[in-house]
Amino acid sequence: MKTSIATVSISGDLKQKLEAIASAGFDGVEIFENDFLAFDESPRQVGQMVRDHGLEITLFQPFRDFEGMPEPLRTRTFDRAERKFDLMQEMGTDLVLVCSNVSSAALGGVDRAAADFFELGERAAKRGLHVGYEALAWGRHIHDHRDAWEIVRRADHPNIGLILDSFHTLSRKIDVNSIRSIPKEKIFIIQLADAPLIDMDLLYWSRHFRNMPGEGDLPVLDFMNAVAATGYDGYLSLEIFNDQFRGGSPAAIAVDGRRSLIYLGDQVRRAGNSSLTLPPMPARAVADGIAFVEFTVDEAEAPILSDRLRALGFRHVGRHKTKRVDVFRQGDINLVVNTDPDGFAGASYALHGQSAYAMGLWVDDAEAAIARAVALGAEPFEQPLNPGEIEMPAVRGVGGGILYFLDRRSRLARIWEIEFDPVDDDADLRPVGLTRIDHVAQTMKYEELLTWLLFYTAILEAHKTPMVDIIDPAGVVRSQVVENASGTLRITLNGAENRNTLAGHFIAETFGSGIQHLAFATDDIFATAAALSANGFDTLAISPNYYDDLEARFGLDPAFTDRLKAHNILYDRDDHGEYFQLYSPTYGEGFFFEIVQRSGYRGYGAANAIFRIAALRRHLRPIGLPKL
Ligand SMILES: O=C(O)c1ccc(O)c(O)c1
Ligand SMILES: [Mg+2]
Repeated sequence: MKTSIATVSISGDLKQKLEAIASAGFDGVEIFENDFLAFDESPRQVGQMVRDHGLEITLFQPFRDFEGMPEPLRTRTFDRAERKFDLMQEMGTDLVLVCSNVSSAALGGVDRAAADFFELGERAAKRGLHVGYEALAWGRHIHDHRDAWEIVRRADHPNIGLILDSFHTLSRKIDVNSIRSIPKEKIFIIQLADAPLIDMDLLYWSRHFRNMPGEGDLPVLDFMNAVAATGYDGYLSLEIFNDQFRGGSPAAIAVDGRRSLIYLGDQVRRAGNSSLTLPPMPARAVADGIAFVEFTVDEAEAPILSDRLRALGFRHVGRHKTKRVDVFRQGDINLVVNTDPDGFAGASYALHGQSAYAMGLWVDDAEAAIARAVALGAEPFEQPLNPGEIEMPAVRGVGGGILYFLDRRSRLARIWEIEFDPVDDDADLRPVGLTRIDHVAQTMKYEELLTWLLFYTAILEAHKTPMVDIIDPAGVVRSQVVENASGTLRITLNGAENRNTLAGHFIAETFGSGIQHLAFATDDIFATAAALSANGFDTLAISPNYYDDLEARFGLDPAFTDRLKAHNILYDRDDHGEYFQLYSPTYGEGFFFEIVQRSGYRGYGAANAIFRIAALRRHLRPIGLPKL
């Protein structure tokens, strides 16, 4: 499987784009005409620059408003084509993309268009060039790949072929099975893009909101399976018009792009289409819960954090044999407190201050999980081991933090016994009924949200939920969840658009993205609330006005509402069940804990977010946050 990406997909000048594309591992690049026109070097020099990066020019594009023109426009259009052929030969590419005509001057007619393409084919053949025809979803006469194919078929010229672009086909909901019967040698290249489902004008949607396969909501895999059924084994080329990507980091966008193609290729292969050749990699890892979350903290702050964990009912149960690392436990939850000034934890502390900088995931096979992650371009993480320590496979995750993989089939299952000495200094501490981690919430800049959605869903057997807008008094935070079918994996990703929101403040003041809150599950939130109160743990105070509205909204029994109110418990309900939420205040720059009880409920209490965010904000240091 050969991968390519259009220069329009990423930010920077042509040189920066090529560097990013080459270092992400692409084989080829589509030269978008505007990127060339805005660049000062000659076609020959540009071609050399591409080849010096070890890349091939997969095509030059777009050539617009070609077919079906009346004279004298027709002659001018052919002259224009000859000029572009000159340029292509100097640059060193043999394929040009002609997109369907959008001009009001264009005349319709399949045979007229076919005749134009035949003539263009004759001219291209003289120079050893090829022309691929693409139906734009908003083309004047041709806006369906089936019609474009009919024109190519009737042109019946070896130098004229079809270009399929998943966006144009899928945005119009055209049946992808119509692709299966197209002869593969007539498909000159495949362009791929996904997009979020938004009801808007096709052209505007295409030019501003495309994203990488797997990042949006279009059935790109169905499209690719149909393409693969033809036996097509040429380039898969990304063509992503996206406002955010245009302003993003060229390197990061290129890495995401390549990851999206490898993941897509892997899915196509697993669907039984063997025409795509790509290196083997294990299947997506089956996650089975969060094994631990690790905090980095300095010696002075450690007792404060430890006391807070004890008030939440966590017992100190282990001390690392060789490092200044302690483990606190309740139910299946393991919280690790690392005060070691050396190593990555110490470096992380120096950069971000106290933070939950690492987490461990239970998976079916940790070695396979890391192999897959690395095959998908994740950055492996290793640090020197002390004698007796187990090597735990890991990659760099959100905000440069660490994502460890553990499984129950290897020695990793006994990590606590092998690396830790048991301690029993909290024998009389009362647990509060926390059983497991319900979800881990990671906060990042909005621009990074798609990166991490793709990262998790490509590596782990999980899906993403639709985007929800969380209203903060100071702006919007967009939230999407990565979760598995069994509910043992739930990671909420929150993308902050500005630094005035609670999420934005957290990123700005801790110098980066990371885990902002941990939600623990309980089977009885009222009992947990009572136990917390007995432990002297202060929960986040919720406005009394919230409860009046809640009672009216759900028709709740006033006695029940009073119980919720007495314990600052938030409530929600969906078609599947009920949800209860309880919060800690924020600590430091906005980290907090949540406790939830869910009975079948599938969401995360989005309806309550505005109220608890308003309450959480009151606990922040005022610095950096505008007074509202
Ligand atoms: O938006 C456009 O005009 C445009 C141009 C060329 C393409 O390949 C495409 O998919 C869209
Ligand atoms: Mg296209």
